Amino acid sequence: MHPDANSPSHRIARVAAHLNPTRPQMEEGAGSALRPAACRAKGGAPGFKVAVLGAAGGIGQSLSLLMKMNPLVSVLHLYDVVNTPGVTADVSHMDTSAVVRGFLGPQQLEAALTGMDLVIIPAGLPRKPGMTRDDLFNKNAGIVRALCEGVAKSCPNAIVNLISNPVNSTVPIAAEVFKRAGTYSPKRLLGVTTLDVARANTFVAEVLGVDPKEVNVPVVGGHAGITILPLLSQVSPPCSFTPDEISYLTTRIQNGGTEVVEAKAGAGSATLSMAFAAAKFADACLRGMRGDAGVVECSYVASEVTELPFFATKVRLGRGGAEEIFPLGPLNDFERAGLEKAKKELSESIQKGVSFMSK
Ligand SMILES: NC(=O)c1ccc[n+]([C@@H]2O[C@H](COP(=O)([O-])OP(=O)(O)OC[C@H]3O[C@@H](n4cnc5c(N)ncnc54)[C@H](O)[C@@H]3O)[C@@H](O)[C@H]2O)c1
Ligand SMILES: O=C(O)C[C@H](O)C(=O)O
Repeated sequence: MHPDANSPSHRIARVAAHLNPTRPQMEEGAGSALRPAACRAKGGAPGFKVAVLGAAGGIGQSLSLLMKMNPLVSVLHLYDVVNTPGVTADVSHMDTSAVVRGFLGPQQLEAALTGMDLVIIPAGLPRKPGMTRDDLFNKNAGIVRALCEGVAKSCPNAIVNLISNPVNSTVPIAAEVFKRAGTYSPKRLLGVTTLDVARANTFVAEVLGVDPKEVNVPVVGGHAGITILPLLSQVSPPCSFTPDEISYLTTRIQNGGTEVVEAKAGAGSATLSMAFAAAKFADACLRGMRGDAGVVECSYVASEVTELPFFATKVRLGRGGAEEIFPLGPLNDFERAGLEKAKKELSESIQKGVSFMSK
């Protein structure tokens, strides 16, 4: 740090630099007194550097708030193509340790991503009533490709949490981007399916009449309709359901996203529960990256659990991302039938993502 960095004039300059979050961000490490975030991040509590891409959106804003509250985060970069100055100014007033910086538009993507440990991507269009997630493909495929190209260039070793729909296709797109750039590590690319688990836990807890915190339902497959496969035979704590309960729960979990889209009646899809789920998953990733043992979550990842190249199952999160992918475990007849239907649709969605990248 510059010898005069703590003089009154430098202290004011340091604060002023924070008040203009759209000004081009400077690289860390060259010792300027006008690099408040870098100085504080280095001098403050150790932590991870996290970027949210799509930070001004419905998910992005709440997620940014929740990541600012996470004590494992030392630096939080908020990137979007609109409105990041306002979101950044707002979130940066929270008196938690993470230093917040805003980045606006493609010319600032590189600065937003440089040095990041974890990149969370909720950028892209949400559904309206009557649409499937696949209907978002044409808009969101290109957005995900461009953002992942940025990751490959500026933080190739970062772990990526991909939220943008259709997740069943956007994760294969991201994998192709990273393969082309020569930076692909399957362990570091994680499709976020945590909301399916949150819904499953909530709806099962309602049926059982217990606290959702006590319930853990594995949800495997993918993140759209029949590809969302709750394994109700493997609920923890062990319990049993009537055929009617199984039918009700499976349908409700698979249609949870549509339930919200219809209730919002054109104003978008799940944002608050999704931000909660994304923050929970990101926290699990950060704990794994820190070296905590036994961090296990469901995620849609490159996988050999089935014949498909991508599949969601429980994974153990470690320093390098998805360190271990768990098998499906014993399935009952109903789940086996569901798995076959899920695989057929998933296979097409994966192929669609791969084909997009070969055009
Ligand atoms: N994985 C899941 O479980 C899950 C759950 C809910 C929503 N989603 C998906 O998340 C995405 C975002 O949903 P939302 O409700 O926050 O939508 P939103 O429209 O409220 O926000 C999306 C944000 O992305 C930004 N954006 C668009 N193009 C961008 C680009 N090239 N770079 C950076 N940012 C860009 C927009 O400006 C906007 O701020 C949708 O695709 C939605 O379907 C996924
Ligand atoms: O349903 C959607 O379109 C958003 C998201 O995938 C969800 O599950 O809520």
